[in-house]
Amino acid sequence: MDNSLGIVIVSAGKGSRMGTLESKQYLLLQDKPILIHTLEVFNSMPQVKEIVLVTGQDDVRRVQEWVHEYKMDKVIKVIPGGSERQHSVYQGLLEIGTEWVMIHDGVRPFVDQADIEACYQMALRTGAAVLAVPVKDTIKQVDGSGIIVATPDRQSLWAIQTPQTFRVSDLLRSHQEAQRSGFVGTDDSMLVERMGIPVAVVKGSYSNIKITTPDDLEYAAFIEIRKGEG
Ligand SMILES: Nc1ccn([C@@H]2O[C@H](COP(=O)(O)OP(=O)(O)OP(=O)(O)O)[C@@H](O)[C@H]2O)c(=O)n1
Ligand SMILES: C[C@](O)(CO)[C@H](O)COP(=O)(O)O
Repeated sequence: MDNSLGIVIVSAGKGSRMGTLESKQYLLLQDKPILIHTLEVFNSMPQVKEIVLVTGQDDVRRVQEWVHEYKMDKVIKVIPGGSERQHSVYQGLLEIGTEWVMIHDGVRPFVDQADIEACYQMALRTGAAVLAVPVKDTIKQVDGSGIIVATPDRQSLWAIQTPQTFRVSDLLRSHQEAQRSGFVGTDDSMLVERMGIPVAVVKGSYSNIKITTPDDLEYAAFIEIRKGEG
């Protein structure tokens, strides 16, 4: 049985919600770009065979230089992404040579290796798995005029994270079908779910944040300092 695992790290976003001149994935966290913190987590895992890194068109060269500087020896390619996250994932997927793939956001540097392993093992058992955490707040559905229209049962609500793990063949098929029908989703699981493939949820960690807005940067700096102390 071929259980080989490849990783696609998507890092081609513009970070409009962060609003910084420099794209958020390249901002320094302590001494290193956020993207390098993320890469280090996967590069040091023996289960990981290869990593494809998807960046902005104009960033390929400098990211390649960082890959050498920080000795990220599992990175087999640095390639340009597309206009939507989904397009960037697809470009990366085309370069993957393993049976299984994990898609991960370049801006989730605090993902835990034990959680990654749990997500991988669950996918091997069930066919597809994503990391997630149960929501802590009460979630309301609100209409266009700001009026609450529904309160879904919190027991069944999870905040979905990355990595998300799939058979490469399943994810490729799902992306190609989404392209054919003009569907754009905010994560890869959506594309696989609409093919009727069951996707299992694995409880991850609340600290696996996606650095999205300026307040996330403050929290990220805090987590990094705490890691250094611990
Ligand atoms: N065209 C895109 C858009 C996003 N991403 C990546 O997908 C991840 C999650 O996206 P998000 O946090 O939304 O990043 P941005 O698109 O950069 O942010 P924003 O939506 O605020 O512009 C990030 O690592 C981002 O770099 C990507 O590779 N290609
Ligand atoms: C894939 C993801 O990180 C799961 O939470 C998220 O959906 C990305 O969404 P965004 O709209 O690109 O922030």
